[in-house]
Amino acid sequence: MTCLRELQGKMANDSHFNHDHGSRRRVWVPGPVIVGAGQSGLAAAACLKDKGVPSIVLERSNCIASLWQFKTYDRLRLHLPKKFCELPMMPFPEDYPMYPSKQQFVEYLDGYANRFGIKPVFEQEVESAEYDEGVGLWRVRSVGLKGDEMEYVCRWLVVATGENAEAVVPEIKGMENFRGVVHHTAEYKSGSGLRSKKVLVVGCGNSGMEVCMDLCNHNAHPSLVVRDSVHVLPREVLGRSTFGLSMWLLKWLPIRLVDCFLLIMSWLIFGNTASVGLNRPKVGPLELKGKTGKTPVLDVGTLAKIKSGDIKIHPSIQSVGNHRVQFVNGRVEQFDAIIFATGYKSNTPSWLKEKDMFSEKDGMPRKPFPHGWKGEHGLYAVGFTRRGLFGSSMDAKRVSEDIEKLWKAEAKHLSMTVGRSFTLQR
Ligand SMILES: Cc1cc2nc3c(=O)[nH]c(=O)nc-3n(C[C@H](O)[C@H](O)[C@H](O)COP(=O)(O)OP(=O)(O)OC[C@H]3O[C@@H](n4cnc5c(N)ncnc54)[C@H](O)[C@@H]3O)c2cc1C
Ligand SMILES: NC(=O)C1=CN([C@@H]2O[C@H](COP(=O)(O)OP(=O)(O)OC[C@H]3O[C@@H](n4cnc5c(N)ncnc54)[C@H](OP(=O)(O)O)[C@@H]3O)[C@@H](O)[C@H]2O)C=CC1
Ligand SMILES: O=C(O)C(=O)Cc1c[nH]c2ccccc12
Repeated sequence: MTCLRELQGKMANDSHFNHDHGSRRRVWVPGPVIVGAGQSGLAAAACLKDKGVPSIVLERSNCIASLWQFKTYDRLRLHLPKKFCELPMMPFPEDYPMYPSKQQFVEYLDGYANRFGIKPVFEQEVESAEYDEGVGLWRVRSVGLKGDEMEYVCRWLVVATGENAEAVVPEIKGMENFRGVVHHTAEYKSGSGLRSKKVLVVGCGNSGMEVCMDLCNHNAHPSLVVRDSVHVLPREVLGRSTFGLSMWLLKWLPIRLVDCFLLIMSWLIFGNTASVGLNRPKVGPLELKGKTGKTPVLDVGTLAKIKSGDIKIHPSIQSVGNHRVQFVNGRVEQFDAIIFATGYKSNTPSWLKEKDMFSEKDGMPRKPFPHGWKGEHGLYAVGFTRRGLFGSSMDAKRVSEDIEKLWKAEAKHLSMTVGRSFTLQR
């Protein structure tokens, strides 16, 4: 505490403190520094502001919600009903549909940032954040587009860079020889440029399934690589959203029973998905989501296209050549394009110099949900729960409540110290 106040005073008065040894500008931030202006960063900043705690949001891109604005395909909609995706303190507009489109979702987030007066510092990529034991503060270093370097010094650091910060592309034998188009779903917008082309989509999560559907709608010929097993669920059951119904049932029933219910419903609606090459995991969909974070596919029509043969299913890729792909079952086929729908990963290992709270292996908090939001020395995480937007909102509330207490205690301490010195001076 003494160190902090000494440093604050020194920084305010000493021009040396506004630069480090190089040309990096140094700024003292009285409240938390939040890294990332996706929905997690915005929710954290809004909750803090609501509690009277000012914060600063650093974002590498030039806008809020860059994942949704730049790295998603045109046909994307929220796949959970809007009430499960709202950020704290601001519901979606009533005239929005149950599953808002990407544009509507981005507009909602823009409105959210405006409503809470959140103005992130854009084009600031955080390249390192390290706790300085000596002064008891975090040093957050960023670099701007023009190479301008900054150091933000703060007591609290909120990591909100997300589970989807970097695209994952697997290494495949011979991939460098492929002469067709290659994309990750983060770059895919629509199938309009792939009309009548043979396209191999690798990965059968929600992205892979939806991209296949989109390709069908644009008269391309998609094939899908399913390397293991997958739970495909109908998006709606008995006229209600499957997710909403599951959450409701979970109030009374254990997860395994709810999973049984979901599997029976899926069987009644789809029949046996294994007969078209989509084997189900041994563990039920909600239990698997809770244990591993693997999201079940919420079907938006892809399964019917698989059944009709418009989308072919293949096992893992063995090797790739010129235009040719060999699968592990020995089959060989020609393709014009390959789209990797192989998911995303966190990027914290590349910039967060910390080993206790975040795993260096996958960049996720080590503690299981719901304990992963808080670390040591004022370090927090928002949006690493593998529970979508609902998880981000939960984290943002917890983190802001925790920081509010420390902020108020600090303010009280400061006012007492100032009060005492005022009395002494008189
Ligand atoms: C295609 C897709 C669809 C989804 N649909 C749903 C859904 O319907 N319902 C649901 O609940 N969940 C959904 N999810 C999951 C949910 O959207 C994500 O969990 C959500 O985007 C997470 O928000 P976030 O703010 O944590 O991360 P992001 O939205 O990824 O935001 C993180 C921000 O941090 C920035 N950043 C990263 N590294 C740095 C750095 N070093 N320095 C500065 N800034 C940095 C990024 O540019 C980004 O803007 C979806 C995810 C994807 C990929
Ligand atoms: N709102 C919406 O409609 C949408 C939501 N989303 C959400 O976005 C997040 C990311 O989804 P998504 O992009 O689908 O990523 P996921 O991580 O959910 O899925 C990746 C898929 O790729 C497979 N895979 C990984 N590596 C290989 C490989 N080498 N060979 C073959 N297959 C491979 C995985 O298989 P395995 O399981 O065996 O590891 C898995 O099926 C999820 O939370 C999802 O729910 C995504 C799209 C639409
Ligand atoms: O879209 C996602 O990735 C989500 O994590 C949302 C989500 C949280 N729990 C679920 C259970 C079933 C389907 C989606 C989700």
